[in-house]
Amino acid sequence: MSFEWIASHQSAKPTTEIPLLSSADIRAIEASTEPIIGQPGLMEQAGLAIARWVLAQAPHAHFFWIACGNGNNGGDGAEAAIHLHRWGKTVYVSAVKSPKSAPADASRAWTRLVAEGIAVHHEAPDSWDVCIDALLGIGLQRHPEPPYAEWIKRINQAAKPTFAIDVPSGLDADTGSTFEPVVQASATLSLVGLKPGLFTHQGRDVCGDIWLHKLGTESTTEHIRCTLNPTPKPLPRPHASHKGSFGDVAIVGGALGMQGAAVLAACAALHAGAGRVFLAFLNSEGLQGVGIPPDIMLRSPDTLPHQGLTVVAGCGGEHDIGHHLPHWLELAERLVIDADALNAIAIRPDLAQALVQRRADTTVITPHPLEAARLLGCKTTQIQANRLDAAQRLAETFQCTVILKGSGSVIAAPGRKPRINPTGNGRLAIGGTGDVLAGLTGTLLSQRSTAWEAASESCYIHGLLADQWPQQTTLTASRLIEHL
Ligand SMILES: NC(=O)C1=CN([C@@H]2O[C@H](COP(=O)(O)OP(=O)(O)OC[C@H]3O[C@@H](n4cnc5c(N)ncnc54)[C@H](O)[C@@H]3O)[C@@H](O)[C@H]2O)[C@H](O)CC1
Ligand SMILES: [K+]
Repeated sequence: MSFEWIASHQSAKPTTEIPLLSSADIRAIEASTEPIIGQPGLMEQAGLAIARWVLAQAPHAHFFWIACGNGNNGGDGAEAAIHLHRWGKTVYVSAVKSPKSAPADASRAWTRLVAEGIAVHHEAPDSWDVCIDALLGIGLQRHPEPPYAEWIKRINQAAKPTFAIDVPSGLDADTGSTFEPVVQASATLSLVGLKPGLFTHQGRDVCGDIWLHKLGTESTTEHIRCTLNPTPKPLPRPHASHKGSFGDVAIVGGALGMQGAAVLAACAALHAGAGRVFLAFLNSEGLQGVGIPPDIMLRSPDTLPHQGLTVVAGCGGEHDIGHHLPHWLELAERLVIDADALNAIAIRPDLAQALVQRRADTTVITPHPLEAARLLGCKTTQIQANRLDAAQRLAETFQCTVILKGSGSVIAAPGRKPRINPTGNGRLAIGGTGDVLAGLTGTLLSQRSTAWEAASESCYIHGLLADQWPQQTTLTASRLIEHL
């Protein structure tokens, strides 16, 4: 039996590409795991793993409230209760009364629990040291109903250490969307495999530290829904190199009053290590007060060189960027499309068509959920309801690499399994950080062999800077650049 620590509640730093499995994948693995006569089944193994894990997390706790649902998640809780009881802990087991009988594995667990002489209650206790949340797992289908909802509220109000089995109850394991109310866990022990919902959208805010126990199962490639974006390897900078070795990046953006966005992107490209950075304002009126480092070469959009150029289009581009996009969509060797450039593509089929026709793997688009919704002609809530699907749809529709920004940014490309980025935190929710990401992505795109690699590394590094940010200092976009 082995536990794997995956992520602190802030973020994970995986060195390898960790697989994430959908609920259907998990069920397929469970179904293909043959029970061995005389050996504990998966749920019995789960129960022992949970009891050991909770005890290791809260060694001095005595009174354990084990809140169990009607399905197999509840069965896991019942199995765990048996071990904690045998080890001398006080267990208070609450089970949801339901007209439906529990599934077979869970029924066996309940029979064993009763045979141990453990009482089964149908209400919450008055107080407890530690709660084990075994209410709802991957079978969650809707907003928790009574008494699930009441118990979840009690758990959250008590603010005691809470250990979620598989997923915090109320969290959709596949999408990271929550059905209210949702358990706010101190830590989550994911069973069999890690689920995407733990790492994107609202999932990152409710799981606490994330642990994995595979219960001796193995997933094969066909079971994998997506992966966690791994830690990138630094690009070597050989002695025998020159400024031409590290990419030419041009930022095309900065309409009237929005030049700061383009400057942020250009500075990010510079600090990320591009060999040469050009900045082409769409409007250079009123630039006083906008500090542009002398390392950056100013050009007009019409006088930029073409050959070998990576263009970052859109930062602060307003409507004006639309006039320049046909040119760069056709001629830029590599292209990052952000912000207003995405909005232009969303309303102009000619631009969308030009994007689709670009050579594969040379283009990264970096929409936030609202921009993604405009591109796909749907609502932001629909994007957020399934971020993995939305990112993949964008990649297939526009035939390019996608960074769908937000908590747990999703990186997608045609014909690939998406990645969820595990770094980054709420400090990045401030104006200008998107421009920094665009500039950074531009530099990496100019230096890496594929758009996929560039997008993955860029997301990781951008988030990591925020994770390493000093506690007492406010993160701003310009300060973020200084740390690149
Ligand atoms: N079977 C095994 O060998 C193992 C299972 N594991 C655990 O099992 C759960 C998944 O179990 P499942 O029974 O499919 O689903 P749930 O327990 O999550 O819940 C199903 C139950 O709840 C009802 N329901 C769904 N949503 C709601 C709601 N919002 N309000 C009220 N009731 C709801 C639904 O109708 C069902 O009756 C998995 O997560 C693991 O914890 C172990 O991994 C070990 C092996
Ligand atoms: K749970």
